[in-house]
Amino acid sequence: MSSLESSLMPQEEILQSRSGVGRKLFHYAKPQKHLFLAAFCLLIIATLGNVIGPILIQRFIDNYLVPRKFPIQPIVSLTIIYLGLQCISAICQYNQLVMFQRAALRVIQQLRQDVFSHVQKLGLAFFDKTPGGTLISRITNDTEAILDLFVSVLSTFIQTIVQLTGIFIAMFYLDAKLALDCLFVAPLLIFINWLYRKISSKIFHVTRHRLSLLNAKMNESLQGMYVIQAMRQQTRLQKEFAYINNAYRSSRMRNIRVNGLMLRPLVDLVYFATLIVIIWFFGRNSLISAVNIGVLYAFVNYLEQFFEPVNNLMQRMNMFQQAMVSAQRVFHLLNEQQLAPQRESSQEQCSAQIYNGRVEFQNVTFSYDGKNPVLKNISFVAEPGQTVALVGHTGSGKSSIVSLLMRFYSIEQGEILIDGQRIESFENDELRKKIGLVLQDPFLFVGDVASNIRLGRFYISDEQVEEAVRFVQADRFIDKLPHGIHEPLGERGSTLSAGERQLLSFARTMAGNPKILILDEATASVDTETEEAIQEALARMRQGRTTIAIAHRLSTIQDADLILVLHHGEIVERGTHQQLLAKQGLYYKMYMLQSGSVTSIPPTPLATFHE
Ligand SMILES: Nc1ncnc2c1ncn2[C@@H]1O[C@H](COP(=O)(O)OP(=O)(O)OP(=O)(O)O)[C@@H](O)[C@H]1O
Repeated sequence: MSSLESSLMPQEEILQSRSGVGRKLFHYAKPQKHLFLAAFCLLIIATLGNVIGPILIQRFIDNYLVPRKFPIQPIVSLTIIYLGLQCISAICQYNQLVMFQRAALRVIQQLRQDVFSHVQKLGLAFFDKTPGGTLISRITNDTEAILDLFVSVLSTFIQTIVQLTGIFIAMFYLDAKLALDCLFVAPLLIFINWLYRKISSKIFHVTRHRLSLLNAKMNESLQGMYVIQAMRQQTRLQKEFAYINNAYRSSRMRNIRVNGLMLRPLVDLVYFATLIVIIWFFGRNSLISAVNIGVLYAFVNYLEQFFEPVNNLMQRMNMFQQAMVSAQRVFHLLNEQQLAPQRESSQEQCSAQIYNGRVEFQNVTFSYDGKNPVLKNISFVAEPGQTVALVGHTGSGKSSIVSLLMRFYSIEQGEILIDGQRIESFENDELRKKIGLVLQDPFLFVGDVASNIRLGRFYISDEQVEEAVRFVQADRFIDKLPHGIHEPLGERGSTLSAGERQLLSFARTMAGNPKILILDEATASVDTETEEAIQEALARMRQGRTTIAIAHRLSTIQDADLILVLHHGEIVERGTHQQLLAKQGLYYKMYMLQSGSVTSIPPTPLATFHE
């Protein structure tokens, strides 16, 4: 549990990133300024209606009720004004609410879109260390919390300010001295507010972070359901989930305690203190002269009206704090600079183009963490149309070479050249268009067969899709599907077999007609029945294309023009299949092991463990 335990606290840098949050939120709200302004105006009218109401009643009590005079005309006018005011107030109240919601939803829509787009631009190095679930949490829960800021908090702030100003003016109008005495509440309320924000901020951060962890755990368990069930991991995951869930509950409880203690009770205390001041004031005055009942009514009414928005405001402080914390988290993500490598701006105006597909690595050294190199001094050339195979034990660096050629990561030392030009001079679009990658476990999207082959490249017609399907001989199974290339596929292509998914991904690659082909363990996950079709398809795909192939099964790459044998990130042997066999080195040993010519395998730590 220790790693889980240490993950329960948010990153220090997010806690520190408070500055500029308000400015950034304002920047997002700016395009909706007309809507916000209209909503504010309506809110002010609605609030003024509420403020003026008690003065009208005070007039009625002191001018007509207490002296027991009931002239019809002025009383009817007063009643009509009062009712009209309440009606206008209600209409404005409704419309300001709708307008605030509309403006806030637009702001959040834009923010969410920007976060999503920014996440798409981030490099794989970022995703290597950020769980997907925590990102989902920022895009959904956190942006939703910011929505509250615009809808509830902002409108309450404005409403409170207008209402309090109106109430104070009205109180001064009724009795300036008493109004001044009541002003002592202001510093008290400001102090309570400051104290609350100070205490609650850290707690909110922890709570939101734990909610992210909860989402991340949920996401992980859904993604890995196959392995979880196969390896009977349910109990372990349940325990881990329960642990985070419990931590989340306890920090929510802490929130509730802080809110419960600091919001309502403290403000109520100030309310009662002010009530005592008013009663004492009127009590003392009643000894000296006759008291105006209407003024007393209006003061007590205003006091209630005063503390209602203050209480509302304090309740909203809770939302405000949550929203600010969420905004900090969202903007921190928007500020994330680990972008996917881009074409260098110092290069010529036009992006370089790939025409022939000649690939050259010159003394490339690379590490993921900036400290421990996983590739050292890698140099090789793949001439146009040639096949270069990468072999080696697991973790020797084969996939890392492919990742560098796809420019998922930037290199630190050495050069990668394509058609003689540095890889940094190509737009990513050009690289991804001309380099076809076939992955070990192809990812299929929800949609039909054709959309999974086309992958948003709308210039590829149905005929071209079918051509690609035939080219890799995937028509053998696609023709049997009830709707052919328009057959819907389940999530991740769960309705197809591994071999069928692989053939489909071949077709996807061939539809783009790439110059360079990267086969990452392309034949590792298929059954023997499909193996032949796959090998045939691969042979056809490789024709006329530069191919970089990773293979564990050496039988599949015997015809490669060049085989590179990797060991701990270095090329330790190179040559053709025959040349490498003749060397009787690492490749020879691997080949002998795989072909079954060597029967005694030296004990591995795993084998020893099981003995
Ligand atoms: N995203 C990553 N972040 C940090 N280290 C990584 C990452 N990917 C791979 N590594 C490390 O780099 C080294 C080379 O890994 P790589 O995946 O290139 O090996 P490989 O030869 O392709 O292995 P396999 O045959 O098992 O796929 C390994 O030590 C691995 O732990």
